[in-house]
Amino acid sequence: MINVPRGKAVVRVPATSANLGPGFDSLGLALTLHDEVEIEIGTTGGLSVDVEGEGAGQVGAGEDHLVVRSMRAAFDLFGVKQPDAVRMVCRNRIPHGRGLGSSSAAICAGIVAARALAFPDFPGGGGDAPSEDALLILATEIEGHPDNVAPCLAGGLTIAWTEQSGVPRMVKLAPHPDVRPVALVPGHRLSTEVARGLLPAQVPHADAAANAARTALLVAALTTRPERELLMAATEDRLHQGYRAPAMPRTADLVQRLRGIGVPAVVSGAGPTILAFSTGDTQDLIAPEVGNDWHIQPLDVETHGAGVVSAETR
Ligand SMILES: Nc1ncnc2c1ncn2[C@@H]1O[C@H](COP(=O)(O)OP(=O)(O)OP(=O)(O)O)[C@@H](O)[C@H]1O
Ligand SMILES: N[C@@H](CCO)C(=O)O
Repeated sequence: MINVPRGKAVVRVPATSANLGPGFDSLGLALTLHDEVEIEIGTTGGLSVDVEGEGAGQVGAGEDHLVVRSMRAAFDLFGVKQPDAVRMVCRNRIPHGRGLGSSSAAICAGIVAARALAFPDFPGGGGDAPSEDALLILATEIEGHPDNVAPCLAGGLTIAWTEQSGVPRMVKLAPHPDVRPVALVPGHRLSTEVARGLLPAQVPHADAAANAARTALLVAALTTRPERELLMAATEDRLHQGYRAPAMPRTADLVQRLRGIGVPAVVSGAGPTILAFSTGDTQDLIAPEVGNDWHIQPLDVETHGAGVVSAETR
């Protein structure tokens, strides 16, 4: 086993919105809201984790911290020895448990930083450095499903799926420049685990068929024809939002009201944040309908995925 050289890596990872309405566990969009993680490998001092911003004082600062667990899982996968001394600083801006992919961002940050530290010559040299496919497989294994980790790693709009063998795959598409996501973020949280617990084991065939059509239409609308009328039809869902509504009644109510005035709005990920697609003519409709209890955050699509801001070895 080789040692991870002494050094430091800083990585930046985007927030993501999964599902986008009908594309349950498959569609995802990277957003221009980021966490930054700095990891320094030393020789003595054990593990230290500082969390600034979102999650400070709430997430643990030990081996159970999600970035730490993901970094260590990556070192194991890469066949490198776990370093004795790790100093980590997490500068978080993605809110936790809101449906904006904070857990995927943490996982991807740990994995991408581990690759930068273990293979300092990557991507120029890097020899045996793990591929993007390998990172997707590991990140999905930790997260449980690929729809947030895919856009977090790749940026843009992604379609993720799982092969019969269980291996996750993805393709990245470029959304049309007129696609303008607006996140409506409430103050309260809902864990993905709780929201997934509300889903039935089986759904009516007619609902599955309706979602298949909407998902295909949504890919077309987001990439080539981001027109309000198409986006409205394309963001209808029957597979998860209704089942989860009892756990997020205010989200369900606001999605319905926004859709009622012609704003294509969906539950972001497992909620309770709402993602609205603002077209030129809907922009002014959103704020008056939403009121003061929600943080209205206009964002852009992030075209770059998780990336290394700086890396140095000593
Ligand atoms: N930056 C982070 N550092 C450490 N732990 C984190 C971080 N981000 C998220 N987590 C852990 O993940 C939990 C939130 O994950 P969860 O899957 O419930 O929601 P989410 O990822 O924010 O939303 P969604 O998956 O619906 O998009 C947090 O409560 C925390 O335990
Ligand atoms: N597809 C996932 C996204 C949240 O992690 C869900 O809706 O449960």
